[in-house]
Amino acid sequence: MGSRYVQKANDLFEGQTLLYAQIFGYLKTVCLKWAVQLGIPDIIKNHGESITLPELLSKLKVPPSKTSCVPRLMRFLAHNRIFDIHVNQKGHLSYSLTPASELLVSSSDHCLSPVVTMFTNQVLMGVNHHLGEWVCGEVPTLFEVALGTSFWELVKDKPSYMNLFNEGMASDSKMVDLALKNYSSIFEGIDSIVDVGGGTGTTAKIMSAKFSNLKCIVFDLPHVVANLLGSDNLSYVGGDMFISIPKADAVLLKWILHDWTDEKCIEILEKCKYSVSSKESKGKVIIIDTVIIEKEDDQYMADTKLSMDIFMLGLKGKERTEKEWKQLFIEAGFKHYKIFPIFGFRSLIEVYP
Ligand SMILES: C[S@@+](CC[C@H](N)C(=O)[O-])C[C@H]1O[C@@H](n2cnc3c(N)ncnc32)[C@H](O)[C@@H]1O
Ligand SMILES: O=c1cc(-c2ccc(O)c(O)c2)oc2c(O)c(O)ccc12
Repeated sequence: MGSRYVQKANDLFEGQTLLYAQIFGYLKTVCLKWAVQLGIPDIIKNHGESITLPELLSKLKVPPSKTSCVPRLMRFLAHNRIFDIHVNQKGHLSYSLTPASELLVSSSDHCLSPVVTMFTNQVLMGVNHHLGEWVCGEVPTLFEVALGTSFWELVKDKPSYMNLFNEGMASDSKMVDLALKNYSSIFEGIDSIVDVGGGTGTTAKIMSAKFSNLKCIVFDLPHVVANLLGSDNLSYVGGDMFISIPKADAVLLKWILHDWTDEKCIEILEKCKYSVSSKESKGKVIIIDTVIIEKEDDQYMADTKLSMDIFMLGLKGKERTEKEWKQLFIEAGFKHYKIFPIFGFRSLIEVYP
């Protein structure tokens, strides 16, 4: 009886700790934002391998009354694998970059700081406080409940949000080159490709530079591609993917379908199928998006994918399992598909008519 009581109490205290970890989960987000705002990744990179606490403090514009925050911030971020922390024999601290913070160095070829800035924007983050109110009401999207406008209208009407979003997306797309280097076979037999929802053209620039014989078209909403200049094998076309998509041998959809409901995705995929139809069975749609694999994803991978799934509720979008993807492809009239898990938490899916 006594030991059962102790066990129950221990379980409840364990539950309490878990709840507090969840309650304070957002501090991982804001401390990451804080480190980027302070420019800590750049300071460490410019300094060399690792930086001592006094050296870091000498570079930061933190008044003496607040310098004690810095080792606490660094301890928390090191705990979360954003930095490495070293203690020498005298007990002095120094810090170095991890693969995650290498991606926050502004001179890096794959700097993701604009992604951090975009997703940690105070107004955009605040939208998620309205989930409870949204789900019980009739207003279709969380964005409309929170801000009185849809996500796409907000981006269209407010240049500061458009820049924040396009820069975030562009920096995310730079990592495409890491995967394309090893998978050029994807482009064999393809003379032209249209990047639907291709934003300001970061992915298309990578493809057009790597394959000089490949004609690349960036297709996005008119206000996104207005005033952008192409090159020999790269052009910009403005339009609406729900109306018509330029013809090409292949269509690329990177981070597009997770923005939309199943019904809207089927409409987009049908338009894509028509776009690649002149190439008959050789035409294909290349999707770069998340595939949830419940049995295989480890805790970390599942955390990222399932968090994005909740996040996409803001637009009525979603992340999908393989079964859900397959259903979309069948309903849009495609016959085969092949998944290549080559983009970290996202995969490349080839879909054939
Ligand atoms: C999440 S972003 C992805 C951008 C880019 N593919 C990438 O991965 O970096 C979605 C893109 O879809 C575009 N978009 C939204 N609605 C669209 C429509 N109806 N027709 C064409 N593009 C659209 C947006 O302007 C935006 O650039
Ligand atoms: O800043 C945001 C950006 C996005 C967003 C839109 C399209 C994408 O393809 C994507 O990957 C992310 O969605 C949000 C959201 O859903 C929220 O609830 C709150 C903020 C945002």
